[in-house]
Amino acid sequence: MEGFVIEGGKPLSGSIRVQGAKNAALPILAACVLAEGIFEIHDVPRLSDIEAMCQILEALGAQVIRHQTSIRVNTRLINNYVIPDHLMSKIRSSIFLMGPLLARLKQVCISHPGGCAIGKRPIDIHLNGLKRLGVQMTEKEGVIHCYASKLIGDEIVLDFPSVGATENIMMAAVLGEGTTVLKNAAREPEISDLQDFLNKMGAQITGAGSPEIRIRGVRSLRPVSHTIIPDRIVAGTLAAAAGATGGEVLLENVIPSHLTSIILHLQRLGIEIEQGENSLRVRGPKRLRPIPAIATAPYPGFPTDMQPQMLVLLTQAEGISMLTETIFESRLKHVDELRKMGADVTLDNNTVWVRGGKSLNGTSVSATDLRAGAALVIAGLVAQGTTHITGAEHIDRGYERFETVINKLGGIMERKTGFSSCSST
Ligand SMILES: CC(=O)N[C@H]1[C@@H](OP(=O)(O)OP(=O)(O)OC[C@H]2O[C@@H](n3ccc(=O)[nH]c3=O)[C@H](O)[C@@H]2O)O[C@H](CO)[C@@H](O)[C@@H]1O
Ligand SMILES: C=C(OP(=O)(O)O)C(=O)O
Repeated sequence: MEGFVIEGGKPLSGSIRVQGAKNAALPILAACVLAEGIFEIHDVPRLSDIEAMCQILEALGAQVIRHQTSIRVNTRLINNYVIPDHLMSKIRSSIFLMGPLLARLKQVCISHPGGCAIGKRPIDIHLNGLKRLGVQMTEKEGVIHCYASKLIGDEIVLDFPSVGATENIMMAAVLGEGTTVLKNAAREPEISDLQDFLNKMGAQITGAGSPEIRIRGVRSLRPVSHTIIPDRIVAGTLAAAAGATGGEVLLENVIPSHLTSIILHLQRLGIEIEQGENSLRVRGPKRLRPIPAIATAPYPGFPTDMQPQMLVLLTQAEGISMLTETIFESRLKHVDELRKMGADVTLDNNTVWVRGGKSLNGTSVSATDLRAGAALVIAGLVAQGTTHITGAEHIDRGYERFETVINKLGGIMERKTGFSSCSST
């Protein structure tokens, strides 16, 4: 097993270019299935989730060649509509192949997708939306076979603005007949990036970024080149690390408007942030201020993917803060780990009460999911002494060579093999 060892107490400083967004790259790679030919996708982060998506594309018949952060996908020979179970269960984003395969091959066989253990994560909103487009489904021994002789546009009102369901339905409807109107759609920037990508291919989609997206079906799409937007959560994580350690960091390749809520909350803590056109300069204060109440919410609210990192900041802010997770049922497993490091945090259902201002101490902790892992890295950078974090594989899903980034900014973080799963107890 791989893990990380962090020596705390060093303020981060210097500049770093933020990687492309995992959550934009994953649906865009899936969307390549929609046209026959060669796509060039740039600024794709080197992450295990992206590798898994590439393996799925290959299993469907695509050729995938990676050169550094660019990926060339040749989709000409795609002819398989069955996503193997072992690949479905590797990542949550395997579900993104449903829409594109239905649009191209008129059928798809899936099983339940994998992903971080942060809640039940059902797929009913995806399935109900696709049914509205005329997709029929049968389920046998955990495998769902979906098929449609043609996809026909309709009005679809999502029960919840699910990011993945919004993207999946967009990708299915794009080659359908007539117009699909998607109401209560998710508004995340990654959805706008998908719209931009699909429109470059010849799609007719408007409204991404608002709660209503209109998709006018077209007969065919063509392959294109595209550069993925910067990762707003990685930028937020690094800003939090700089703020927590009292450092000063320049983050390049950032779209500040994608981080409005994150920036606002970091500023409430007392962290100084200067916004450039494509950059953020972050300066940590001597002392962080508590925030009485924060709750996660769909975009443009405070993102659930920044909740664990925010919790670490609150442990360092003298006074009482309260943080509520509203998107996922069990995304607070890092609370116990932070307590092991000396944080005064109490869990009440999905709300954490924080009595901040106590110093953290290095110890052995376990990353239970991707953002929990990122939070423990920040905690390790703040803590006195050495922190051992198991579960590097979770962190590698979303942060490209995290230790290299942290070391470049003056932190001390080393990847180690040979961790046993007991080292967190
Ligand atoms: C690859 C990607 O983009 N992942 C992001 C995406 O995940 P993902 O697309 O899976 O998240 P959703 O927006 O779909 O999920 C939000 C909530 O809706 C529920 N739900 C979702 C679909 C469904 O069919 N039924 C249902 O009940 C989920 O269990 C969850 O409680 O958005 C999340 C919420 O911002 C982020 O944390 C993830 O980083
Ligand atoms: C939960 C996340 O990702 P996924 O939806 O791919 O599991 C995340 O990026 O924090």
